[in-house]
Amino acid sequence: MASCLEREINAFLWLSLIGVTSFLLGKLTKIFQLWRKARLLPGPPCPSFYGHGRLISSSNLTDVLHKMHKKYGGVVKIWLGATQLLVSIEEMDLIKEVLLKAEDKLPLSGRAFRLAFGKSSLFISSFEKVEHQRNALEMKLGVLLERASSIPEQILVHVIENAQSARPNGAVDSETISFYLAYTILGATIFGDVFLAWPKATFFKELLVKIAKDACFWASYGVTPFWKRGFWRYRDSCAKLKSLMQELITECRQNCKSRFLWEFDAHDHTEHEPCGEIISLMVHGSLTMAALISNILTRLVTHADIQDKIHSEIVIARKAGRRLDELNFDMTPNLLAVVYESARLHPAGPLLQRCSLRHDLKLKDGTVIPAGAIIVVPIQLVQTNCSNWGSDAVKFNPCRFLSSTDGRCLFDQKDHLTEHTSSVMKEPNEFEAFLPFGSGTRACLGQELAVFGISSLFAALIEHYELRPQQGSESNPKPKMNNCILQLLPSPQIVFVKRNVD
Ligand code: HEM
Repeated sequence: MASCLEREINAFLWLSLIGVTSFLLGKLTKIFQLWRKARLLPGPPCPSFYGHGRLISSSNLTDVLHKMHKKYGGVVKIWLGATQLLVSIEEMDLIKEVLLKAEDKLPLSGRAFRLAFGKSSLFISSFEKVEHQRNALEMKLGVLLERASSIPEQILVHVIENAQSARPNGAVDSETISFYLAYTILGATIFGDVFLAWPKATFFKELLVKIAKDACFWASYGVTPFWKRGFWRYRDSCAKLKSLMQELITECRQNCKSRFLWEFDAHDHTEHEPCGEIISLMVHGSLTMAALISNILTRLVTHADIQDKIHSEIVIARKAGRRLDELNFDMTPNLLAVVYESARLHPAGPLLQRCSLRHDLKLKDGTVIPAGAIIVVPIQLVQTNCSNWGSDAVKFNPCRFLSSTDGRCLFDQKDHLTEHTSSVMKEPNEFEAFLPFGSGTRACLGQELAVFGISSLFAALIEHYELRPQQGSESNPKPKMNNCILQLLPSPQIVFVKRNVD
């Protein structure tokens, strides 16, 4: 009897040993295959077991990639660690192909992210997981387009006036006001008037910003750090944020105002939580829109001539009997051109990140990118590259997005607009190297919403205010990374001078 038991235990141990060994051998084979395939890609050799990971930070990654592409060409590999390969693609011919074929995002499936954004976040999952979600969301966002361009202008004026009255010299910090404006536009677009009257909107905003920052920090732990007190506080904040979001959703549904939220139920898959999904949309949308609004504000305060041009467009549109909330923007091509040019020069993030989790990616020029490699497109480089945009690629020139029927744009030596005639807007997505909203299978679903919302915001702002830099504030700011978003620094102080509007 005893020997029978012993034999069973032995058999079990042998089977376990064989199982674990074959699992480890499988892993090792994958690593060898990755190394073998990566050898064929151009790029510097791995300096140590830790790769280049220790030499590169998010703030200098674009510079490093710039140097490497210059040395090795349009496709470059960098080892971030012994098993983590990054492949950067700068060659225009290959970028579109990669963005179509590399459908996955590097999954960040840690508990820290799930706490804040639900089980399957759109932004960090494989294509297989989010395909259904993306299709449903595309329809739902389409419903919101009209509302994005009709946020009551009194609200925006109210936000500006509140911010100005809180500052003794009346100047407002561009970064702070941009986030407030982006958050207000997005919230009002998704939740309607209920959001504008919601007494907890400010508290919700502060919690959202805090969690957006903390989620990245706690997710950087390989093992969920249950032993840290800060992690438990973060967990409580996530629960608070979700309960506030639930409260807002319920209130909106009771008021029957938000078709968007009803549509959420109608098309939903049972697997993910609408609450987490809306929170992740609010975080992504508010941060990216705020970065673009801040860039535009900075450009406008330093280009009073362009501001005047847009103001006259708006006055003409008004005189033609077009109300601002009905503007189709065909009468304000200069405004749209400023929005797109600002997005080109300083995209919200310096890189597009993709990945092909299951299969190697075979490109038409014969390049093979191994499955699991982190693929990046350095859009900040691509969007300021002279071979894509001409010799003035690094200059702010909104006219590149305009085609003037009988005239031209002329700038004087100080970059001020001296002459301009009637123009029409070119289709920005026809510029191959214009990628601030990505492209292909995982392209941004909020591009139209963001552009409509931001354009109507600036139409209302410029109609009511002249934007001036505060004396002594930095007029030529440099880009920097903040919360994974590329921003201009230092953020200029802006004075909003009220215009006489009839
Ligand atoms: C100026 C504002 C915005 C910018 C610059 C921006 C930029 C981006 C970028 C670069 C991507 C990744 C694209 C890729 O990998 O090809 C993305 C993805 C996405 N964005 Fe935006 N975005 C903005 C606003 C919004 C807004 C307002 C929403 C919705 C409310 C939104 C929803 C999404 C969604 C759903 C995805 C795709 C997720 C996926 O499939 O991985 N975005 N956005």
